[in-house]
Amino acid sequence: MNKNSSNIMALAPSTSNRRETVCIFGTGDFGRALGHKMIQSGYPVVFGSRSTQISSLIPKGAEVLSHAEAAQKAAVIIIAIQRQNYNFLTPLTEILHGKVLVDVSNNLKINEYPESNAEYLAQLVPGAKVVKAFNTVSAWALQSGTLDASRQVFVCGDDTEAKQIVMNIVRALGLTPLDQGSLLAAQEIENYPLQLFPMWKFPILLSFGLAAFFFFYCLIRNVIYPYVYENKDFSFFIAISIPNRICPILALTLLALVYLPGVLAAIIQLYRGTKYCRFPDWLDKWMLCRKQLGLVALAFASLHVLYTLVIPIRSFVKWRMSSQIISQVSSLPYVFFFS
Ligand SMILES: NC(=O)C1=CN([C@@H]2O[C@H](COP(=O)(O)OP(=O)(O)OC[C@H]3O[C@@H](n4cnc5c(N)ncnc54)[C@H](OP(=O)(O)O)[C@@H]3O)[C@@H](O)[C@H]2O)C=CC1
Ligand SMILES: [Fe+3]
Repeated sequence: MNKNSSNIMALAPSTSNRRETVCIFGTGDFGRALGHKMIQSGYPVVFGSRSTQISSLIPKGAEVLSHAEAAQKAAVIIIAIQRQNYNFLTPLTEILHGKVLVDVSNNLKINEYPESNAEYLAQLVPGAKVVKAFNTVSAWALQSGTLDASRQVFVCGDDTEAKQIVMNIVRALGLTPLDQGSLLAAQEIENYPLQLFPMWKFPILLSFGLAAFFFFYCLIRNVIYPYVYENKDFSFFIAISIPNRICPILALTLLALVYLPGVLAAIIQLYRGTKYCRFPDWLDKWMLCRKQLGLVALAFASLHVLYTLVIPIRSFVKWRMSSQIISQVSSLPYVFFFS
């Protein structure tokens, strides 16, 4: 082989780096966003859709075929369709035999169905290798590229090889796959996106409740009581002094609630004589929202700092006003006082 021909060989695209075609069923928001990201990462993409017309929304370079035609072109098929529409897959069972089906779906409620969507898909298409993935990544984040907070992709499935194929795709898209085990883990993975907000629900409700309690306590003690019994008006306390008094109380109370479940858990473990036993549900939930409780405590502490900085400014303004009045009065001629 001469030198020139070896140079040409070096420039030719390496076939080992060529990515396999990926099929995506569904040209909705998520299907398109994922397709776009896959094309960017070098995957040939073919969409399986009820309508084979190419619209301007379809990522450039992707093909749109019928479900059956598209499925034949790829070994990996991503089902970007809601669970309630999975029925259309039943007539495709034969074509989907041996294929890797990726379930990306989410539900609207925690434990909405008795079995996870991925397990339902596996029952519907028995010959396929179902893998759960991508459900915690949003279409918006994929499209806008703001994946920093959600790079982790939870993956689970019963077929190890199929799971590896999907995890390689996840890595190729610049995301981090987290192997969660068999398809049994799918239910939990499907609940993750719905659990993000409820984790905040308890800490926020608790801090509102505590804030209301301490506020009314201080209001009665420092404003209403002096007004009723001594006829003194301290209503100006309501804007700054009372909130500034309750902020550190709330911050410290919430901080105590961050550490308390750890102590209770240790006591329970000592009492049971083992640490390999499940904690009661209430303690489990309490422990899971410790981070959120801590963050709310930090917010109250920061508010206290802010109020504490405001108070000297208020005192300074008062002092300046009174010293101005005093200097004006003292500059008046004595005659004025005696007249
Ligand atoms: N949107 C998001 O951010 C995320 C979505 N997901 C999941 O991805 C899946 C798709 O979501 P999304 O793209 O937002 O939903 P869309 O409603 O935007 O798209 C769903 C697609 O499903 C197809 N479809 C609808 N009805 C039927 C039917 N009867 N038979 C066959 N195909 C049908 C359609 O594709 P066509 O017209 O091409 O046939 C439609 O575009 C859902 O399961 C969702 O839980 C997961 C993570 C994030
Ligand atoms: Fe303080």
